[in-house]
Amino acid sequence: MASDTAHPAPAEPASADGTALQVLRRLDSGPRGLTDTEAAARLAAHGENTVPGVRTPSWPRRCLRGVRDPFTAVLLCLALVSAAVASWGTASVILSLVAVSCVLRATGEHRADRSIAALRGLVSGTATVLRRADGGAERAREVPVAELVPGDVIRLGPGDLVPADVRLLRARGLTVHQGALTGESVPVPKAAADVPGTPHDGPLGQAHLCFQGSGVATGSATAVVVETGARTRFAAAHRVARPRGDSAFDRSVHGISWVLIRFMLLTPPLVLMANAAVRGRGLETLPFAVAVAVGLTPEMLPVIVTTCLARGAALLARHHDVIVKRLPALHDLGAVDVLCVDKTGTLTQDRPVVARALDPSGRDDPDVLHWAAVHTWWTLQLAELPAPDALDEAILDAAGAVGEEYDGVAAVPCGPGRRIATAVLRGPGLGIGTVLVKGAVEDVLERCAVSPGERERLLALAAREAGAGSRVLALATAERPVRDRSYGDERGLAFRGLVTFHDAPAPSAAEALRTLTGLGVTVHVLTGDHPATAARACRDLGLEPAAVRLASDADGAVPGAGPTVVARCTPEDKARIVAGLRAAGHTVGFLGDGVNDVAALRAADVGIVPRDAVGVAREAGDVVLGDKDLTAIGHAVVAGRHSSGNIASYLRVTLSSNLGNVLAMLAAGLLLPFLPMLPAQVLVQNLCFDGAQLAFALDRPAPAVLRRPTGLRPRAFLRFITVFGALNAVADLATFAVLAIALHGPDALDDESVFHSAWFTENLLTQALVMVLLRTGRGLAEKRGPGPVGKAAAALAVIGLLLPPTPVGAALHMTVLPVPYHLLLGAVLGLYALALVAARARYERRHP
Ligand SMILES: Nc1ncnc2c1ncn2[C@@H]1O[C@H](COP(=O)(O)OP(=O)(O)OP(=O)(O)O)[C@@H](O)[C@H]1O
Ligand SMILES: [Mg+2]
Repeated sequence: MASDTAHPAPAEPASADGTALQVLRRLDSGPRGLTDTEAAARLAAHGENTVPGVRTPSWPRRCLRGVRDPFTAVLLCLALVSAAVASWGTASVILSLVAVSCVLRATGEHRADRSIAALRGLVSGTATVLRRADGGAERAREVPVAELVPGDVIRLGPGDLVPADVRLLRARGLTVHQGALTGESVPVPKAAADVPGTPHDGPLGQAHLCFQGSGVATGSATAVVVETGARTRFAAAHRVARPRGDSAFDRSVHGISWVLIRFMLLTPPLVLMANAAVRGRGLETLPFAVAVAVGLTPEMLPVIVTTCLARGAALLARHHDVIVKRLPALHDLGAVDVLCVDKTGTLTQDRPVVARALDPSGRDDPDVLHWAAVHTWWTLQLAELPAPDALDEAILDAAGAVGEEYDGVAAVPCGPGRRIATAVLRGPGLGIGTVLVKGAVEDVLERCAVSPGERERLLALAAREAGAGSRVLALATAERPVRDRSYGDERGLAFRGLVTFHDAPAPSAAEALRTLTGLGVTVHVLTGDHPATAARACRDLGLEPAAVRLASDADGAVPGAGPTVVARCTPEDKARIVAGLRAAGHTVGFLGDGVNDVAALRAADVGIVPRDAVGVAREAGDVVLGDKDLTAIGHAVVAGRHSSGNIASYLRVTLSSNLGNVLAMLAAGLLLPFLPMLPAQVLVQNLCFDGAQLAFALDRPAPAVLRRPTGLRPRAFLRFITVFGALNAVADLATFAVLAIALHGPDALDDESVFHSAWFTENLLTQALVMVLLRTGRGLAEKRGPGPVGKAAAALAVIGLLLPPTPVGAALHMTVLPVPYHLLLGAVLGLYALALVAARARYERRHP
């Protein structure tokens, strides 16, 4: 969606200047946030915190946008050429075609935009806000983002989308992705400093401000809302769409379009030359040459594409609670042959419970759990994370109340790419100060003073627990003077033990994996967890991994042919693996729900997120699943195949019969002393085709289409249309011969109106045949009621037979055809149908 509206940039948010205290005072708020009454009053005064959608473009603008479509542009050029040689008939025919396609397309897009906007609204999230009842104590609660008001005090944690423009009050290790506003791809550090340094690049560079539309990469913060709704920077910049590379869909459609456009541009000069060489004609054949080029255009392509995808998306939303945020993503879903998933929260429920706490020798040791809990409690207190992560929650649940007797000095939580969390404490019985480190076993051991032999033994102990399906965290400690501030990079720790967790598999995961495998999609698991834990989780779900690798291994980036587990992935590893798979020619989907999945979601052809994914992940995804029900992915893939199957049917039918007509026109142009078709007849014929082909948007492709990934592969396509286009041209030429025989002798072809009527009838009848016989994946063997395509084809045939003798036919300079012609035409069509079926069977044998 382009930015179609230019909102005046809001004045500098004056209320964000000054110290945190000054800002709070100016906003008439305090560190404890607002009361419910204040918030309600402000909501009424300021309005909802929603970015006003991109204003729906006006109709003329929409139609103008259609002109940017390459086919429309070429058609308009051809119209100009015709007008230049004063061939008004041809020019107006072309303009009518363009008008019809633009209006239909604009209608379709309008409808699609509206429903997509409504669907996007469904997935907007919540923010953690401090509010209190009048006289009561403040409480952090989840409030819909739309209900935020200036003065609200909010908490931000990793993965949160910044819900409004805010002034930081406190921040720890906070880095923020501002890419949606600035386009920069690395997170920038933010801090709550009261004396902000000189901004190096305008207000966006100010460290104490965060802006709506950015996402928290690491760290945490408390902040006061300064601006909401239309007054935010984000609304001003209006960069709703993020730039992204060509999707699989764009690549195929562009590939096919450009080959056709090259043909279209080559055709007129070729026709002119052929006519000059064979018939000695000059520029007077130009209008005809242009008409031939026009005949090649699939002018309904944008209409069919939009309608197929929008319909598919609407059905998915209605029946399976799946929301497609970007229409072409539905096509890409149909083409997905590799799906990468993260483990935690996707294949498993991410509701871990502590199973055991072990000392280094492997014996149960409640002390380990106690210290893990003390560490966790103080990390949460000091880092002010809005919510503990699932592992931390499990530890606190298992250990009960702990920690108050000590004094927390500092904490560095874990984050994307950082698999340990550190807390520094002092207090009764703790000596000069204690550093506690908890995290992934390898990462903790790296920082421990242990002999290589002992390290191997401890790794094996952890691997044994992981192999039984548990998630494993290690704990290590050290005594340090609290003034020693090297917390982020601890060394020489003492290893204290392991805490293991059970995380039950997600209920629908096994079935979803089975369905996907059945649909020909290979599933790889890319996880930050231990390889043994991940491998076991896969097996428990009935997915036997063909390989288990570490992301740091040399070949970690290349999952094999079968399902592969790549463990200990950083967020960058996940994205790199996805990009590698795409480069190897796969169409890749990525399913994940965490901050560590965002880069991969962006790198994939289709990013899929569950609805309860963190804000930044939901923003990065193209497809949002309803509940935790993973089987919806299978339905979404099938819906994608359904839509692209119909688009493929349209393209096959249209392009092959267009090509056939063009070849026949060329031949007829050389054989006949008059134009093989009048401009008005070209128009009526094309309109009939266009109308009938809309039926493809409503079609239900054969089950065979839904069983395999459906890409629109330009090369296979062009081969197909060459073969069937040639066949179509042969049928046309046979019709010319039949016409000559039916009317006794070659002179018969001198009667213009007879030729025009005969060819019109034949064209519509062959088109009807082709529609029925060349639909994607539909063999003759399958007998079902006449779907929409069958009915449209029948209507086309009836028009073809009945139009010439009517007054409309007369107005188009057509005439009644003799009975022998119809009989012979019947024979030609019968043969053509047989040839089509045979050629199709042959083609399918060769290109299974
Ligand atoms: N609260 C925590 N405290 C300490 N270490 C943690 C904590 N949370 C996670 N870790 C460590 O960091 C590792 C990586 O976590 P990350 O979030 O990248 O992936 P994950 O949740 O294990 O798996 P997935 O990538 O499948 O979601 C975890 O496996 C764990 O060892
Ligand atoms: Mg996860």
